[in-house]
Amino acid sequence: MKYVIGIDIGTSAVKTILVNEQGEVCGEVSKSYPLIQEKAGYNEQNPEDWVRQTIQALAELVSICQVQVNNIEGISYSGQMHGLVLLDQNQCVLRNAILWNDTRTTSQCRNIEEVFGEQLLEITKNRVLEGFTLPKILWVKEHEPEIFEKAALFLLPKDYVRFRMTGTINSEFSDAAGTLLLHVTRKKWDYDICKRFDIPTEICPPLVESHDCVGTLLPNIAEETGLSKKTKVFAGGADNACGAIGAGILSSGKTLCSIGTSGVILSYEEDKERDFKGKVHFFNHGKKDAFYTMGVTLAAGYSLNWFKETFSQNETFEQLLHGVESVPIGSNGLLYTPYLVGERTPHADSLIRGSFIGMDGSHKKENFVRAVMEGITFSLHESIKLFRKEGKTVDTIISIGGGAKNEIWLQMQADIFKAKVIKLESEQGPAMGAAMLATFGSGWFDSLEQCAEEFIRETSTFYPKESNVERYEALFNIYEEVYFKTKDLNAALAAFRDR
Ligand SMILES: Nc1ncnc2c1ncn2[C@@H]1O[C@H](COP(=O)(O)OP(=O)(O)O)[C@@H](O)[C@H]1O
Ligand SMILES: O=C(CO)[C@@H](O)[C@H](O)COP(=O)(O)O
Repeated sequence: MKYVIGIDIGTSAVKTILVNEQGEVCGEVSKSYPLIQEKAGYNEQNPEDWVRQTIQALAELVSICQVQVNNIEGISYSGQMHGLVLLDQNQCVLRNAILWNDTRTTSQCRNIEEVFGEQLLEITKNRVLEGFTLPKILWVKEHEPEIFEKAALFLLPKDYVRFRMTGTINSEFSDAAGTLLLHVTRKKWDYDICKRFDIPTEICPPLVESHDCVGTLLPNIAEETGLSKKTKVFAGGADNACGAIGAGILSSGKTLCSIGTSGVILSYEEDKERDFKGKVHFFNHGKKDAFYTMGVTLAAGYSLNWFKETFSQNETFEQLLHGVESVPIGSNGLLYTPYLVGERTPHADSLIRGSFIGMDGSHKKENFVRAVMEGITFSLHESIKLFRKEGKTVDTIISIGGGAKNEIWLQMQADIFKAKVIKLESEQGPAMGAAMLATFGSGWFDSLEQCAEEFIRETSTFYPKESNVERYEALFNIYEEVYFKTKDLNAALAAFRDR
């Protein structure tokens, strides 16, 4: 039997899976790492934590699976997008990585808009947002010039981990698309953008396709993990591109809902010239010359995680969610907006923060937990509403990520999205997508579609229940108002956030 390994460098943890020729997950190991939040709006991670925990996870995976390592033919990666890893000329990390959910770069964003106007949207297909990589590079240039001067190269999170495991430096189109430095449809770094901001063009890594083989494992990594140094390593893709591959979103029609740390509603896009006017993200897929479009809730799973860590630290997610099914829709009049780190879709706003509206002396913890789940799902529904308004049909949704582990939440998604929601055998969509890229790169299949046919298994389907739909519709109308009614209050409160 032949195998491949998929690695997902998530925000909460690295997930590794061993997959056999039939697409069965034979083993799974996750290892978490912390978020570093020095100030309000700051979100960083230490790239060394990603590397250390990935090696550790792989070593455990190899040891528990007990397969012949020579039969593990390929490894590939999926990773949290946009994060800035800066390296010096000796390829040493210069500072902590600044992550996708870090919103310190508002003034750099406004500067980019002033310099480029609408032209940047034509090139990059995306509006300037705090989370993207270019504003982070400009923030370092402005606030840490001594570090910027030493910067010889930037890498995205999974590209850095892959570099440490192979010694070869690359990026690939699906992740490069989230930097604001890529000409998305021409698939080339746009060096004019670098030049306009005095960024040396050499800091951009060479680009390859997601399924391209970029090397083999370094001898020390092979030794530490127990893998063979002959194992081929394939480039991989952005976590949402890989999530889409792992969920079979390889042609128009199906929609993806991912609840990880962030939340994403993603749809395959046939037409690369389609213009959403920057209302949603538009990125290169991990499938060659394909594209997808998506809306992002910054603090989806993060909201639930924040609640658990702050108020119920010793519980598992299963314990925390126990009993939410007996709380009625609307959590007895409690409504939550998930703007813990600002928001992207549909309100690109780095100053907005979350709210619990309607707290009552009778509310118990389970009311709050349900309100958090409902608020996250409403936020994702705003992206679905936007897609439907643009003429996309959203009637079948594949749900992945940590949030897809809970069946109450999956039913809630069906009721709020007014669509059929499908759960797959493994909710590790991005790691599965990475594994699928390794199989395609290794020549097991002629196309990703053929691999998807073989590998992707649906386990259950959740249909909207009419009476629930009506109740949620009424509640969603109230939810939509909360952003507008709390926007100015939050902008004023920003002066009281720690700096
Ligand atoms: N059993 C569970 N039920 C519901 N939600 C869960 C469960 N386990 C994890 N989650 C949610 O999933 C999130 C992590 O999802 P994951 O896809 O692993 O994230 P990431 O890729 O960002 O690391 C957690 O923050 C939590 O909100
Ligand atoms: O910023 C984005 C997409 O634009 C996020 O979706 C990140 O890619 C992080 O993903 P998760 O860790 O939540 O999977």
